[in-house]
Amino acid sequence: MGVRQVNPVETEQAYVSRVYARLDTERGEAERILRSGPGRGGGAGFQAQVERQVATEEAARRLARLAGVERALCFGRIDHRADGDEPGDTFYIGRIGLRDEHREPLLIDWRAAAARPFYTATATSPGTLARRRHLHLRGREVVRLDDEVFDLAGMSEADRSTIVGEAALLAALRRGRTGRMGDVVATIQEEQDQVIRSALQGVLVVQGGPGTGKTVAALHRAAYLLYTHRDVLERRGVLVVGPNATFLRYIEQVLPGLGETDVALATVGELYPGVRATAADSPGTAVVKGDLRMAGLIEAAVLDRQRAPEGGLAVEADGLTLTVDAETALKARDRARALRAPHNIQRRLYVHELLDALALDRAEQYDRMTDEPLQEIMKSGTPAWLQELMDEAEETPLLDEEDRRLSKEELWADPLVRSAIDALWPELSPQRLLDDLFSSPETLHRLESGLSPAELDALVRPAGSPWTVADVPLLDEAAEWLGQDDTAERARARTAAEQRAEEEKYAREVIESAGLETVDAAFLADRHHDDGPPLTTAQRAAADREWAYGHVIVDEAQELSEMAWRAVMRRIPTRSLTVVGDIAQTGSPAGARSWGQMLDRYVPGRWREQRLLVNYRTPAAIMKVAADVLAAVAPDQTPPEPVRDDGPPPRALRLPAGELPSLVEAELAEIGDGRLAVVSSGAWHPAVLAALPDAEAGATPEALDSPVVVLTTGEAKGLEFDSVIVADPAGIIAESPRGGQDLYVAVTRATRRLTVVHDGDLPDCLSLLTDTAADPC
Ligand SMILES: Nc1ncnc2c1ncn2[C@@H]1O[C@H](COP(=O)(O)OP(=O)(O)OP(=O)(O)O)[C@@H](O)[C@H]1O
Repeated sequence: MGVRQVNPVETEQAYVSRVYARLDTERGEAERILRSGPGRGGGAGFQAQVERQVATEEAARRLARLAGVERALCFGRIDHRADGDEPGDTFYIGRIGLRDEHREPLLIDWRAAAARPFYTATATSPGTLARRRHLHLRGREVVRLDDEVFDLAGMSEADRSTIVGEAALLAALRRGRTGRMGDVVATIQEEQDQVIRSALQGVLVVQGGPGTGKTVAALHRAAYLLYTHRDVLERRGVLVVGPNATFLRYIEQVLPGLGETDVALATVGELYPGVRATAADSPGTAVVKGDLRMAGLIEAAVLDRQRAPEGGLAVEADGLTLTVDAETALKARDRARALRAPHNIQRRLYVHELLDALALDRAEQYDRMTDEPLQEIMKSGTPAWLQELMDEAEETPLLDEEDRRLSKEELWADPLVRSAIDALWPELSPQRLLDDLFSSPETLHRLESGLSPAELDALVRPAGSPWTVADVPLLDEAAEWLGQDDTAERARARTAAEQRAEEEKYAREVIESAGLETVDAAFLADRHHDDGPPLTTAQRAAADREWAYGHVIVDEAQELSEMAWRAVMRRIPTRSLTVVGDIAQTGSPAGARSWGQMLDRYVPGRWREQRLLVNYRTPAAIMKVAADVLAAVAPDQTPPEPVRDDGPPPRALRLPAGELPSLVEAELAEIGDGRLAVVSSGAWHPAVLAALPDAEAGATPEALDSPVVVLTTGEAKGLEFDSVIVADPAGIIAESPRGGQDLYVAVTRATRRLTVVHDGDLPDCLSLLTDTAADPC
């Protein structure tokens, strides 16, 4: 009988099947617990009920986590070198950690320390690894294995020795684009691994050219941080700020695929609860609104709404003219302003002081009215009893505490009094403050702000105009100055907090006695109120302007204005931030020229920068063209090194926009199921849209699912497509507020094919492209 050859794919299949079987068992268990629900089964009494509640909540979280990890659940294996006679350990690496029925590790979570060598071992420094294996699955079936044997003697020193798992990586990169970003957990590269596992604390800037995996690395970092610091981050939440809604949709599946479902995603236009701004201002207006001097203008606008009437205040009430003299009103204003509190809170003091003065005036007027008949009586001699009464009255104040309170309440209920005081120091919402300000050129020009007349004119617009993205940081700034008069709300909250503290204490005792240390007592106490389905941390955070997140990731961060940074920084008082971007791609005229310009104000000299240098998106031939564009528009920046060397050479075609349909058709035939984008200048945009009526247009949610989409350069930022047609490069350069950066963004969106379409001369920086033919086919 011959020896049967062991087939490694079969061996791995057996293991992978075990892993999936375990996943099914865990899902089944979680579903069973959820189905039985907290209300039924088990013992009676509060303790039993709490225990069931905990188990249900745990099961719901576990199930959400297990739901997203089906695809490529197990993707790697590492074999450590034998140590003397001791065989080396073998670990299987996957999206989540799983243990078998005996609690032995079956699958190691990719974020665990034990998985790290899978990402860090290189041919030149393999550490203790003897082999790294990539497992390629189709569904639950193992279809291929890629091995890297770390046998230094037998391996040539490749140029890119720092790039691990090249075969697996290139296979991953060559896959057609689906319109959604996927995770790269099986092929994370060493430089990206350093970003992902960098410490939670402080500000980490990830600077890298297009396609270097900044976005994807930042999202894996979110998953890693949640895994490593789950206690803090699950409670405080993680926020990812992205450039637009389409981009957020493009990336939204990455974290669930890594088993993380509770991360808040928002654009700058959504940072202020209750407002969802998508409209853009003209570049000139956006620059002014993004300028730090806007903070001064908003402060001045708030102070301007705190008036002391120059000639004093006079109001008709109860048939009397009640007055407050100018000096008293001024003192009242200054006393209110001296309170270290926002406008709407200071207003309470101001209102009280003015009501006090009015109540006193009314009392004095009444007093005088009763005095006059007395004077008459006293003309003919004052009787002793009257003299006695008058002496007594002289010594007691006109209004005692209770009279005062009642009198003030009565006056405040009088609409004339209220509107007179409101006109001096109104209760203001941020929306009202800004709407009033921008619709009043007179106010804008009167206030002290340091902005030039032309800059102020750029802010003017009709009242009731829709909010723009650049308005949102201003609303946030205004909200800081204005605050909210939430006295009643706070009293309610105080009572609720006392009650909650009691419940938390009780829940803690139950948890201790039931030995359920992993459960958070606060979480449990929260769940104990039957207020409908519980909100996730991300939902609660998104609704609360003052929420302090545990970590914030800002993507395409070079686009944020100074004012936008102020709004972001308010959400992260601990300054635990990942800032992701590329200064060479800054398109917004209000955006960053350097990271220091934006960050030094908040963390002077305390931010650390990590650079990503390898481009995983764009093939080398296209990157050559992009490098020329970069040299022309930002000569001090270096383009990233491409790893891909596939695809046809990029080309230029002299074509009017009207002939785009045949080009698009030909390109679609080349890319099969892939995605195509036409990225055009603003000047060509209407003609391109007219020529391609079936294409999706703009940064809409549908854009990602459509085979053909027409975008401006701003909308294309952060996205990628199998084939990209850049229409009117000269126009893109001319319109680019920073002088051409937008063309660099446009030509680096392609993963396979790039065609530049023009009808005049090609810009010099595209001289590598020769006009191939006038006929696109
Ligand atoms: N380690 C990796 N394995 C497989 N694919 C990768 C890896 N790193 C990056 N990619 C792929 O490269 C492409 C570019 O990544 P990503 O969008 O994160 O780059 P970026 O630096 O944010 O680019 P840009 O500045 O243009 O927005 C994506 O398709 C991503 O999935």
